[in-house]
Amino acid sequence: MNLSIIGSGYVGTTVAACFADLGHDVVNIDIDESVVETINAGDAPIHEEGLSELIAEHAGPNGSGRLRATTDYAAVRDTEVTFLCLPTPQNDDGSIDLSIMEAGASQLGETLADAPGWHTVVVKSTVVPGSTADTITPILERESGKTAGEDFGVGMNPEFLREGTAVHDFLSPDKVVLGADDDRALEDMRAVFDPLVQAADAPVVETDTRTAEMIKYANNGFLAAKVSLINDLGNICKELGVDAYEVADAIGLDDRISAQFLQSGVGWGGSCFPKDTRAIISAAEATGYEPAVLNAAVEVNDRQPARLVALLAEHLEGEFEGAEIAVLGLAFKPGTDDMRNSRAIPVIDDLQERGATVTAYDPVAADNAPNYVDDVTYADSAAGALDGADGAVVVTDWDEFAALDAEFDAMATPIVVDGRRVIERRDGITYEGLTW
Ligand SMILES: NC(=O)C1=CN([C@@H]2O[C@H](COP(=O)(O)OP(=O)(O)OC[C@H]3O[C@@H](n4cnc5c(N)ncnc54)[C@H](O)[C@@H]3O)[C@@H](O)[C@H]2O)C=CC1
Ligand SMILES: O=C(O)[C@H]1O[C@H](OP(=O)(O)OP(=O)(O)OC[C@H]2O[C@@H](n3ccc(=O)[nH]c3=O)[C@H](O)[C@@H]2O)[C@H](O)[C@@H](O)[C@@H]1O
Repeated sequence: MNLSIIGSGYVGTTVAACFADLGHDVVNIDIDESVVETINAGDAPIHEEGLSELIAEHAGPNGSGRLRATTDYAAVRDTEVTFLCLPTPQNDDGSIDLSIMEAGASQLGETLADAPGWHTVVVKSTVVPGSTADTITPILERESGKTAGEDFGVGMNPEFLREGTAVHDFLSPDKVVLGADDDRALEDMRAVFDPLVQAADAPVVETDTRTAEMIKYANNGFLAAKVSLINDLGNICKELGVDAYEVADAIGLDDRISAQFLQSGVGWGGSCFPKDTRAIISAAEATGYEPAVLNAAVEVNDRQPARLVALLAEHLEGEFEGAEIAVLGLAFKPGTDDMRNSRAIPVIDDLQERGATVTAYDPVAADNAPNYVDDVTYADSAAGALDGADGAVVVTDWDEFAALDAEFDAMATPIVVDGRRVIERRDGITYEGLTW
């Protein structure tokens, strides 16, 4: 099929390249010319394992020709289905900011005014229940002068990929959710996803757009709350002298709980869990309902960075003034340079407020870090950050930190507070785990 994908970020680029690989003809539309040029040169505009190979195979001078990019929305008219993969950030009060979606829908609607025949528009961005039917569809109707369900179809297809494993996650989904408010849109979505569903043998959930939107928030809310619950239990373990990881290993054997997302520590960050939990809390509160568990999940998450620094404070006897502290890890999780809502940010802020100077090391996120934290010295290696430090905190579970050993000997005072359970306890260091 001929597909257009509007927005070529983490989701849009991955989805476009994967659909091209599954046999569709795909055009990526983005307002950022550098993104468009990069794709058309056969390169990936973002760092994701396996993505540059897929783009080289299908875009650029040596590609199959099944993937190209443009800044021109007119390309939509040569396609049958359009996916909206635009950002859905949050307002200051935590509620969803739909302005970028509205701008994209408006341009798309104008383009559809002159499009021949039927076209299906699919919202792939994460949007609160009702956004597709109550906000996006009316804009498409107004700008195109056409009627949804008669002249064009509207669907909602939430995305569950994770950063760092985006290509793998998209091509091997646990489920495909197809939300549609008319039969023809649903048929188009089935046809688009058929090659993926066949190849991955993935279960398909067919529903309406409102439910599809809620499934996405329920998925992220559940996972965020699961991590916060294991962190809450982990904090109790720490206070009572129990190892939370031993406990998690045991409860994870219960199929009803499962072993995934039971790693306790300094908490969740990234571009989605924090924004999506707040957006659905805000949507719930707007109805008059107080989502007590999700609010608690956010509260526990907000506490973990301060608990990490407090543990270090105990060992330094509160003497942070003039202390040099090594921060190992800056990215919100390993495998990415993304620092959005990384737990490193509140940890570093807290250390600096208490008077410490911070030297940080991250294998890939250091270039990005100055956008999020100030007055930090960046080391080229973990050894460089630890050299002469009065204490160290571990914020991101990069594999390479597990191999650290003699590097701790170069610390002025070898105190290590681990927020991710990556460092081996060893003789010669004072080791403190956040939940063990
Ligand atoms: N990043 C992730 O891992 C996941 C994100 N999502 C959701 O997917 C949506 C998109 O997120 P990301 O891909 O991370 O965003 P992103 O910020 O990485 O990329 C968005 C792209 O849209 C482009 N853009 C902005 N306005 C535009 C316009 N009017 N027309 C055309 N292009 C425009 C930007 O230049 C950028 O390249 C969000 O709703 C997010 O919550 C869902 C699952 C996973
Ligand atoms: O909506 C989204 O954008 C995506 O959000 C998350 O994906 P992502 O944010 O890329 O990363 P995760 O691997 O889920 O990790 C999120 C945070 O939770 C933390 N985490 C995760 C698991 C765990 O056991 N413990 C833990 O602290 C990670 O360190 C990280 O900070 C979801 O896992 C995806 O399904 C979803 O599509």
